[in-house]
Amino acid sequence: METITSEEMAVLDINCEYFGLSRLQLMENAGRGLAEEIIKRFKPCKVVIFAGLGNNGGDAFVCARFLRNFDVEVFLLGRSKDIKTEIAKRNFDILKKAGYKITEIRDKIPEFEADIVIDGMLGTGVRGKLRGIYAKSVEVINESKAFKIAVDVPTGLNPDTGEFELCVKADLTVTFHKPKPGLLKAKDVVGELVVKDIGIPKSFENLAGVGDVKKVYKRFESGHKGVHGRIAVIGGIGYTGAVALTSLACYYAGADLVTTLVPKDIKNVVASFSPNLIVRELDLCDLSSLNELMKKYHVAVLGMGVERNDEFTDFVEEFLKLENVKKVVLDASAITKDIPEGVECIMTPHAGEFRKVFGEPTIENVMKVAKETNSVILLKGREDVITDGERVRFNRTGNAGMTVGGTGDVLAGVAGAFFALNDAFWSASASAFVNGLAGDICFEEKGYNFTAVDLLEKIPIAIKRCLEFV
Ligand SMILES: NC(=O)C1=CN([C@@H]2O[C@H](COP(=O)(O)OP(=O)(O)OC[C@H]3O[C@@H](n4cnc5c(N)ncnc54)[C@H](OP(=O)(O)O)[C@@H]3O)[C@@H](O)[C@H]2O)[C@@H](O)CC1
Ligand SMILES: Nc1ncnc2c1ncn2[C@@H]1O[C@H](COP(=O)(O)OP(=O)(O)O)[C@@H](O)[C@H]1O
Ligand SMILES: [K+]
Repeated sequence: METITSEEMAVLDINCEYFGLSRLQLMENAGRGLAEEIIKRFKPCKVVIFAGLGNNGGDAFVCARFLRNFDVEVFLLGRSKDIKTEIAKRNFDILKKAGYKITEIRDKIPEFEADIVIDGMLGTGVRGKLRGIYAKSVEVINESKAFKIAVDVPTGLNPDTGEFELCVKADLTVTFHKPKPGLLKAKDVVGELVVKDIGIPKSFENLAGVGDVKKVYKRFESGHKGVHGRIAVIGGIGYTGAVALTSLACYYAGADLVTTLVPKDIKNVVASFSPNLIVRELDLCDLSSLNELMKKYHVAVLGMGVERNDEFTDFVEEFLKLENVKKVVLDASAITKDIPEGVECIMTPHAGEFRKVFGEPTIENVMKVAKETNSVILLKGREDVITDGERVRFNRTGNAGMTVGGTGDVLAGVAGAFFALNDAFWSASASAFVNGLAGDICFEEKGYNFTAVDLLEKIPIAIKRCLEFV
């Protein structure tokens, strides 16, 4: 049975909202689906709902409305004013106005008789050990003779690993959209497992969205310089602008320090583009000092502004073998079949570059190559394809103005910055989304005729828009 982790579900949740399918609709569908399963199994009887303060509780509040002829009572684990989310609060208030019997529980759980207990306390939002009243409630529920139904996940179960200390021993677990992996590993506390569809279009699971960016973007309050990423950009053999675009894009996507390595003869030209640039001489033969340098860098981004030539191809092959090279973004002339074991790699070819090295850029072939090279491939185009050989994501941000030269250099820099603090797959997906969104912001202001420098300058705004989306 196909599963979805709680982290992937959280990304999907936000992306649904972004694509117009609100979380309120998802909650309504979840609660109704839960009620359907109860009505299928039981005649009207006494139901006690133990509700948490998050959306797991929210689902249970919706469910209460559909248990029309049942005698439903709600135990809220906390104060109603502490309910975490607007949609859960909204569904709570409806029950309040409708006159449902609701008891706010501080530390003592009232005696109760029930035929059914619904566990709407914690779902995929559970973190660590169960706090006070939650632990007590689990014990009381497990001691009761009622039929126990868990909403989405039995409270106390780690939805991804299936581990638990104290957990509701459910007779039935009604989960939503797809089971979380942990549910398949804990039969004795999950009981019968039913998966309810909540109306999420299948394609949404593979569509890059705001949720991807919120997942990868990190800012540490107490950060020392460099903690947000130290990137080495290597290229500029033949062209001077590309490496500058990539390097500045790293900064605009959150990196702290970027060093740009270019041949001696263009060092000053590149440095003159911006005071932000730290430009050093690239000596393709001096691999040992490059290895030293890479000790201090999270990611190396290679290949931009390089006319394909054998010397550089050989250099890339040797560079990838260096002991301190752990994460690389390979663009343009650096794209290669041979990625050594232990190097995490994002390759960012457009169709032409892919075809030259790997053959036809069909989805199947791109997945096959990603698998064979043990890398993530971000195949750029009107619709970007991101794959690690198993998973595939598509990115639809961007517009025809993006075909202007240099937009791929910007993308490589954004990918490098995200890669410093994340894995290759999500870094590639989020960077494709941000790059295209920045292009859409340019289009809003200028129409199609913007340049890669315009795109560069919109990267921070695109990221800000994503982070502000709730
Ligand atoms: N697409 C979807 O994803 C859909 C999801 N849906 C539903 O949303 C559920 C996820 O909701 P959620 O994110 O609000 O988290 P949830 O599990 O309700 O926890 C809430 C709060 O509990 C708290 N808390 C945490 N750990 C704790 C502990 N150990 N002991 C005590 N308290 C603890 C913690 O509070 P805090 O740490 O912030 O104080 C947290 O904020 C999901 O399971 C599904 O039912 C549906 O609507 C359908 C669509
Ligand atoms: N027609 C298009 N519509 C939308 N986005 C595009 C289009 N063409 C390219 N892009 C985007 O422009 C960026 C660079 O792609 P591309 O132009 O292929 O790279 P390069 O600049 O390296 O040639 C990528 O983010 C890609 O998604
Ligand atoms: K639950």
